[in-house]
Amino acid sequence: MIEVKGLSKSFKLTKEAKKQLKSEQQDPRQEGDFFHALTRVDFACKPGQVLGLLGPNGAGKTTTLRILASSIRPDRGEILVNNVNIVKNPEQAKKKIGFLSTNTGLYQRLTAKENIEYFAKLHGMSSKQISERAPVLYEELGITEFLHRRAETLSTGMKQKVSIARAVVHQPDVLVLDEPTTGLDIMATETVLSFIENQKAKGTPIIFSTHHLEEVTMLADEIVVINHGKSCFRGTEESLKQQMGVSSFRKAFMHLVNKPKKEEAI
Ligand SMILES: Nc1ncnc2c1ncn2[C@@H]1O[C@H](COP(=O)(O)OP(=O)(O)OP(=O)(O)O)[C@@H](O)[C@H]1O
Repeated sequence: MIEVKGLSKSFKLTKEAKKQLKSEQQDPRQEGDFFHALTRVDFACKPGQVLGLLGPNGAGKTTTLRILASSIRPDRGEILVNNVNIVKNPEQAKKKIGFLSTNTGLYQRLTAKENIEYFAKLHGMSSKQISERAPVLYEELGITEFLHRRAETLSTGMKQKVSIARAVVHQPDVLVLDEPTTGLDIMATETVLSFIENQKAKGTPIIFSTHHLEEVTMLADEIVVINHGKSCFRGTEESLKQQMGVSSFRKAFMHLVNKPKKEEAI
């Protein structure tokens, strides 16, 4: 179980960023030298639940997920994983959260196997634990046939599989996936989606962000919509449609974020 309560995060803007923001349409989240990327984000995800994080560009999804992965610290708020506040305990966070982002790097000169083993060791796993765990992942993700190839020679889809293995090798309590299918073809997307389904079946809470509403329909038990740095909806797709008084998920989402002209943006 993961509970996120009252997260907020502001970034200090560089001179260049301030100049750029001035030239763009004014974002009310900018205040002097600061940009209030998150002002209040709350949600929870139970064991075996898949939570889809949705929001327009710049809403605050990646910032939220980076905080969950303890890549950055929030200014305020709590994140409880099975009642342990991981904001106060970032070392625990790394153990408890498996994080996959579009920037999840692999060491290009290492093979797929070496990469996975390297990250397993960083998580403090023993050789025995790695030799038991890693082959299960190779099988589950279809990595076996390119295990000994260097990361630099792998296709985008193959790299994504290795990145997933890297993110879950230490069997984290919670999975956090930032746009896990972005840039992948249909086959690689299918691997990621069925991996999410498998993890769900094992009872892992999973939080993923996406711009694809159909992925949310397919996978998510509940949705959290973030808009302008706030979680503005939590519930099922059906309840969002009901609340917005429309029968289409896309329209309901667009009504909620109030940007009907930019339907194609999500
Ligand atoms: N280090 C930073 N300094 C200043 N502003 C930042 C920083 N990181 C993020 N932001 C701003 O915070 C806002 C939220 O960014 P974030 O990346 O979380 O959005 P997102 O919902 O993931 O968007 P997208 O769907 O486009 O990936 C954006 O306006 C972004 O420009």
